[in-house]
Amino acid sequence: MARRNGTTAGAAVRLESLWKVYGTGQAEVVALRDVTVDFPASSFTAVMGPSGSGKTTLLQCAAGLAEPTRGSVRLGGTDIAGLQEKELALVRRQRMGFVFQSFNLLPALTGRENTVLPLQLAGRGVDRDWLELILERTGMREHIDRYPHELSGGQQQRVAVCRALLARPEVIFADEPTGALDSRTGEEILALLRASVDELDQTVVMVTHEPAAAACADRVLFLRDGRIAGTLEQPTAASLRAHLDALERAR
Ligand SMILES: Nc1ncnc2c1ncn2[C@@H]1O[C@H](COP(=O)(O)OP(=O)(O)OP(=O)(O)O)[C@@H](O)[C@H]1O
Repeated sequence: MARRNGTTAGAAVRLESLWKVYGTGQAEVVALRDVTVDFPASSFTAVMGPSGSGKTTLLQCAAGLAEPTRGSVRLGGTDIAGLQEKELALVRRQRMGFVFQSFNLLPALTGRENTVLPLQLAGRGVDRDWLELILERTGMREHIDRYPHELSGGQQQRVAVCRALLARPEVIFADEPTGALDSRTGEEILALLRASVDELDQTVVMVTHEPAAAACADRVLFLRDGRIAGTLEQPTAASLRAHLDALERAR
């Protein structure tokens, strides 16, 4: 339901009046300027914008990996901007999932061990049926007991997706998840993220440079100079290109 300040009820994550300033004096960089946005539950949002526009900073603040200078970050009913590092670590393990460009798997652990690690660290049991379903959906059942160096890049990223899904997190944050993959493998990972929203009710927020990747989302958020410069609902590759061209012309 739309509310007067532009936020909505039922958001998985809500950023309100968010500022992030790096450094001080001459070295000061304002990376986010008064950003207010909702990421609705069970939806897929892509974040786009030129290099340096604040995409990664927005994701990191939303994920509690960077501390906002001002403003609030709500995950469900929790304002995570006010939490201590120990509490934040628990929130990240239990309530968020992450998929990064560089896969971020521990090389000494098998795919399965990597997948269950966040839950083990949080002292939570693993739902074996859910794990089997995830392995089935991601096509990783036969490969999950191998070590990362025995897996292709696409398979390693599938392990990262399994790990992100296992805790049934309130949101998955993905930063250029296809950046290190060839285009066909990248499409497969995007299809998995899309299916996690459509079939498993997952919420996904993904930073990407690639219009083809952003076209998989329900909504694209455009950042410029740390501000939201527009949104596009139900994007297609063509409408995205037109929007990006218009933003470029407005510079
Ligand atoms: N730790 C930091 N210290 C100082 N400045 C930083 C830091 N991290 C980011 N910045 C600056 O903040 C601004 C936003 O950076 P950010 O990485 O969020 O942009 P981005 O849109 O993700 O860029 P890219 O697409 O190139 O990854 C940039 O000007 C960047 O140089």
